[in-house]
Amino acid sequence: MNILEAHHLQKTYRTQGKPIVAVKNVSLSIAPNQVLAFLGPNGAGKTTTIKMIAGLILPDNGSVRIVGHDPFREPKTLGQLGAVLEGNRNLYWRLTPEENLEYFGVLRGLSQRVARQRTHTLLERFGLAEKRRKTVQTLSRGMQQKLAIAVALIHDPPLLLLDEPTLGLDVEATESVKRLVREIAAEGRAILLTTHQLNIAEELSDRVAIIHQGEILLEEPTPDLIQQFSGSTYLIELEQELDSDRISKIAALGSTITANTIQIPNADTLYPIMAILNPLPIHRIEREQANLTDIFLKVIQQ
Ligand SMILES: Nc1ncnc2c1ncn2[C@@H]1O[C@H](COP(=O)(O)OP(=O)(O)OP(=O)(O)O)[C@@H](O)[C@H]1O
Repeated sequence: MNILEAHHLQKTYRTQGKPIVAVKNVSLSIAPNQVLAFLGPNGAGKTTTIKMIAGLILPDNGSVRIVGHDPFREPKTLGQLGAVLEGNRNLYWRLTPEENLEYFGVLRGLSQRVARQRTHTLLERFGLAEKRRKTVQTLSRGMQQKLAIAVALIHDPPLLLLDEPTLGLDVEATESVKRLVREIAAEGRAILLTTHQLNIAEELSDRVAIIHQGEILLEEPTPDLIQQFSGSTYLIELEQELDSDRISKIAALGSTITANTIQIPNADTLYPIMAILNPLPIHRIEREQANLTDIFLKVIQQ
């Protein structure tokens, strides 16, 4: 069963009597162990969609089910989700990590004892144990972000909503948050991730959904999407430069040769070219791979 099922969500804002259609028709689903990267340009409707899923905005139309329950009819359903939205504003900056975790644990319905146990486990796991008694405002941005995620997990929810979890973090903190996201998903949770850092989306996601002007343009498994947009061009890099005989034979097959690199636009000629190269040592051979940034731009501009 999917942990999240959102169907045909719609939302129109009204400012000074003028309607602004933020979300026209959005359906999303996420299974256990899955990270869905929810991507779109500024103003595409991501935050509005996430807020509807998080029960913060009532949709005009459509439905949300979290582990089969409707958060708008059964408010207890919201206990099934954790969210880090709009940076790390889910923290009390003058309290310590320990106090934040225990406080939110009790607020989420845990007993004092269980809240304390979970706090201890999460502090250890997120590498925050040493800083547990420092106020949040004195922690690095990376640590604050990790704490924000820990707080969202205090009640062990199956669904986690993460809005820009690596924004403004340095390389090390980014790696650490990425590792945590993978681990959290591997525990059987569903994660909805928004980010404008498409390389991170590509690394972390199992599926990608692209929203533009309030509508989902595509939703597919990330490897399928990359495969689909990847060309059939191969690149061979040799250990040494080619002799003139081989150059003319390979050029006759339609490939381009520069120094020790051969670009093969027609995949059918790959093996004939390999036969010509034999037995020269090959440094590397690769198929041209699309990346999520190229794909995103193509899809948005279509
Ligand atoms: N409270 C609001 N009142 C009126 N219009 C709003 C409100 N919130 C968002 N909008 C408008 O709805 C549209 C979708 O906004 P939304 O914040 O959902 O997009 P987004 O994809 O999250 O963008 P970003 O990547 O910039 O955060 C935009 O045109 C935005 O200006």
